[in-house]
Amino acid sequence: MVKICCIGAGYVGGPTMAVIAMKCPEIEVVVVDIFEPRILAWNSDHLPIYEPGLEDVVKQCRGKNLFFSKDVEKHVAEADIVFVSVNTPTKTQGLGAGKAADLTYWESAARMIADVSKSDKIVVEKSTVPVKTAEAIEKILTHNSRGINFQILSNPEFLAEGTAIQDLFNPDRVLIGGRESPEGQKAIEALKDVYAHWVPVERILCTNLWSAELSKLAANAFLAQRISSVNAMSALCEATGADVSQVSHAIGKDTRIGPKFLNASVGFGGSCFQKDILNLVYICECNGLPEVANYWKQVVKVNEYQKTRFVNRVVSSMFNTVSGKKIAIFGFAFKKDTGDTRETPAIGVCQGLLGDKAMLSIYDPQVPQEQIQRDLSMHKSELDKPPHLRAVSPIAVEQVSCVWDAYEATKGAHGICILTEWDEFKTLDYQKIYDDMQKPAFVFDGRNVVDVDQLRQIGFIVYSIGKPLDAWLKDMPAVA
Ligand SMILES: NC(=O)C1=CN([C@@H]2O[C@H](COP(=O)(O)OP(=O)(O)OC[C@H]3O[C@@H](n4cnc5c(N)ncnc54)[C@H](O)[C@@H]3O)[C@@H](O)[C@H]2O)C=CC1
Ligand SMILES: O=C(O)[C@H]1O[C@H](OP(=O)(O)OP(=O)(O)OC[C@H]2O[C@@H](n3ccc(=O)[nH]c3=O)[C@H](O)[C@@H]2O)[C@H](O)[C@@H](O)[C@@H]1O
Repeated sequence: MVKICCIGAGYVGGPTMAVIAMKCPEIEVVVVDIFEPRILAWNSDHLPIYEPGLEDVVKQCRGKNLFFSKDVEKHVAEADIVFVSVNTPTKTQGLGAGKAADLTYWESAARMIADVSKSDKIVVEKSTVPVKTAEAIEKILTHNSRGINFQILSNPEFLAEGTAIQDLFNPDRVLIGGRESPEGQKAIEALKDVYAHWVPVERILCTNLWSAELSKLAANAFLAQRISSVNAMSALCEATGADVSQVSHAIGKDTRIGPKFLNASVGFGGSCFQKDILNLVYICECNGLPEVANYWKQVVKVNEYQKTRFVNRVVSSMFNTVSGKKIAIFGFAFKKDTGDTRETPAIGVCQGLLGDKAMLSIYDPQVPQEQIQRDLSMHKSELDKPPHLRAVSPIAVEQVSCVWDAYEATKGAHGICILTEWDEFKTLDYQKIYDDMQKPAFVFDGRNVVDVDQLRQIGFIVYSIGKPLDAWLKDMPAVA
């Protein structure tokens, strides 16, 4: 029986391995992690991450050919294929701080693999890593190998949170990079055999190591660039009276452009887009390509601009101050159908409003109060660390309350900011909400989810990203 071990039971390791176990009943899959509470949660009825469809897959296989364990070394030693799916955040200190990927967790995993291995192994980079990481990993493994043969493959993951299970069931492509040597090609074939259980072979792309590593960074950079492009257009739409949804629809009809990923927003979030672009920027700089680096840096800058622009719209619309005013925040997760808040634009927007002394009442259907308080009070360098490595605990932000109901959040509020596109925000009883709010009542829709005309008829003053401006806002400067 082929044995797979995956180091890192996070948003990628957990769902990816659960799907491999489900699709390959004859393979034993063990997911290991040094963070014990996460393993306990994977073995419980309350999985550590919210992802539609995940629970069903885990329940089908757990205890049969899918296991979650904190016994990292034992399962690595026994495995034929070791996936490494540990976190690779942006470095916060030292060389490349603020841009380069922090490979501390990766390196320690690689050293441990070398230490405990007693048989040949295929080591698979699942984490997103800088180009040429495989070379460094190879050096660590071979220098400590005691004659054991390690083959390194790059097999980046393209799933998106909120749709992880459907992305894994039906991927656009699976990418496997390996050495061009016969041993490298044999390793590629072995991993290809795993995916071929359910992925059509023409969708399994095999490349050299560096193409696979770079393709992952390039894919995320292209996706994020589309969002920054449409967000840049949204500012121009507001200035000219064009409607960004109509512009997106019109350009998306061009088959060369395509309709997906053209929704203007308060900014992109998530653990990867910013980190991976900064990583790409750093690699370009290190390779003497400052023009290329600056090109990609601009994608992140526009994203920051979009969040600041949104906060400025809120404050300038509300008589240039939100001090002491209750503002309801609808949604805190970085996108719908996930409880993940890493790099969510909500953090920047809430901090901007708190900086102007607003009182925030936050409602998100999936994000618990402790997580919101932690995100708003902790420094980013602490947040990037796994929970067990954090040096400080969060101190509650007094101006913030978290509620479990959108109606509760809006009682007595002056304004509403919609920061995540949860479906339920489309169908709320906005008349009831309006009746319970201070007047004038404002809605700032950072995700274009509400029916602007309907809300204006009720009496709301509405700002919706990239849409023709309310008469109220027309004379206000875009940047206060
Ligand atoms: N979150 C996402 O949607 C996607 C993430 N990725 C990439 O996948 C990688 C993992 O991301 P996530 O799963 O989101 O991270 P995560 O932070 O949810 O999970 C990583 C896990 O690795 C564990 N870990 C760290 N060092 C370890 C060690 N030495 N031994 C055992 N466990 C260890 C941590 O405790 C943590 O539970 C990152 O490189 C990310 O860029 C790629 C595609 C999608
Ligand atoms: O490497 C990763 O981590 C993953 O990053 C993204 O996935 P994810 O961040 O989970 O979610 P997306 O659906 O890409 O959304 C990212 C952010 O962009 C925003 N977005 C997305 C699409 C859009 O049109 N407009 C927009 O503002 C979302 O609201 C969200 O904040 C990629 O889509 C995945 O392919 C990739 O594997």
